[in-house]
Amino acid sequence: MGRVLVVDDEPMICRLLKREFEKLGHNVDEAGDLTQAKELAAQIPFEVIYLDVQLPDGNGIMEIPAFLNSLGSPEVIIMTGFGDPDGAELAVKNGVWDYIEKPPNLERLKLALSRALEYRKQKSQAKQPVVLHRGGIIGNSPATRELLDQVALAANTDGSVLITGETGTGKELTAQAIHKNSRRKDNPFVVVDCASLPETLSEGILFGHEKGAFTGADRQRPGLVKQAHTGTLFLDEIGELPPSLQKNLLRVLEERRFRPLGGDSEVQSNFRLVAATNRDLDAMCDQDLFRPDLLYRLKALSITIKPLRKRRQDIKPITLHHGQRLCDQYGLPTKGYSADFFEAMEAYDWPGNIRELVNTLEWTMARAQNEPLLFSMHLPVAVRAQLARQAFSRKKDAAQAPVGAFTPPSLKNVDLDQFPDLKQFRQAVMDQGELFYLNELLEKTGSDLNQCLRISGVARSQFYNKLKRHGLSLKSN
Ligand SMILES: Nc1ncnc2c1ncn2[C@@H]1O[C@H](COP(=O)(O)OP(=O)(O)OP(=O)(O)O)[C@@H](O)[C@H]1O
Repeated sequence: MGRVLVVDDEPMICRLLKREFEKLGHNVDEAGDLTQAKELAAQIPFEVIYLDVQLPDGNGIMEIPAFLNSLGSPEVIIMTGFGDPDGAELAVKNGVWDYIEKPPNLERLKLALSRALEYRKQKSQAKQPVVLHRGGIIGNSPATRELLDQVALAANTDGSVLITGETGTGKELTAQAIHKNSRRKDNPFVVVDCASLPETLSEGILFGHEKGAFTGADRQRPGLVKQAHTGTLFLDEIGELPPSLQKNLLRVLEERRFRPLGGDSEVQSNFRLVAATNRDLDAMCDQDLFRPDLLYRLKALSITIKPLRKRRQDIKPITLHHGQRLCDQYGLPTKGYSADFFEAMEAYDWPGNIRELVNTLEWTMARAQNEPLLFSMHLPVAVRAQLARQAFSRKKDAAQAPVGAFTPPSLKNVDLDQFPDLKQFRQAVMDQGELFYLNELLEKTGSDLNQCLRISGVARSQFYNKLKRHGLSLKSN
């Protein structure tokens, strides 16, 4: 028995599918538009969602990622009245389970449902029954839970894995987690940073060399591929691997054997390959920069890690985890965090992802030194400036905000032992109030300096100092 949602603005279709699916013993809910559907999907763990494309409040295809990430991580089946191959391709690329044209053939719909449910059953059975060691992967967003499922799947097999994702999203951490959960966990995990392999020496570094194989080869070295024997070879930044090495690597992957430089015979290495990149290898293949046959070999299993801005609910737990780690490392007492600190952290886009977050936190801790509570004012100017810019562009679209919209930092969730003294708190409120005031003033005067000075009553140099402190600047008109 499955939990199904039918999203269609034609009540007749909803009723028909509900009746037919309920006859098969499933639990069925209906929604007439996207808003209602999203509300339901946030509360009920659906297993399958039938989604119409043209809905009164938007296009269903655009919302596929939101539904896939909803509570039950459901399979999505698209139904549309318009024969649209591009739409079908887009839907499939977005991860839908199936794509059905309207008017729907009832048998086809039922078949798609039973297959989707069967697939889910197998997927859940394939999950590791043992507890997965997260290996430092923090977060519980749907995207992170999905990532952990994929780590478990990869750890259960021995095929090559390709991990893609923007810089700092945790590709190496994920590779380590796969290794630590695999049957090779007690054997070596060998990291090769392909971007920093010196071109002339790279073959020797990877495949080893005999003594005297080239000038400076004063002794025999086994090479990193051999060192990974019985363990995992992690090729980071694989998109940077020079073409000659791509060819050699392909052969090694096919035969698990290679000849070290200057060697007479081939050596074997039974390694498991995990590779990572932030580049689009398919596009690189199109431009003849990467070998398609190697790419094909690499991605027996492919894992894509979402950027942090697409899984903002992970920001708080990751901050707490690394915050505590940094306090321990520097011998600082545990820090508290004001609500406005987390608001700022969660609003920022983190282009450098978790690595940037960790570095920012380290900088912030250093700045706050012995202050027990972190406020957004402690964050680096670059982060606050970006937030101010975001606030500007948001305000452009929004109606004029009344002055009363300014809310001071909240102490609601701060425990008594972390409570700031009045001086600290007053300072944080004043800093925030000043930032709010300056933002509004710049916006309303269109960055007219004379007007700003006249209205604020602040001297020119002092005004510039304040802008600098808050990471603001006069917009050139
Ligand atoms: N989910 C997570 N939870 C906690 N810390 C994380 C998480 N993901 C990444 N990190 C931390 O972020 C930093 C960067 O992670 P990592 O080096 O694995 O990223 P990467 O994607 O391999 O980066 P690059 O593309 O630059 O090589 C590390 O300090 C890592 O511990």
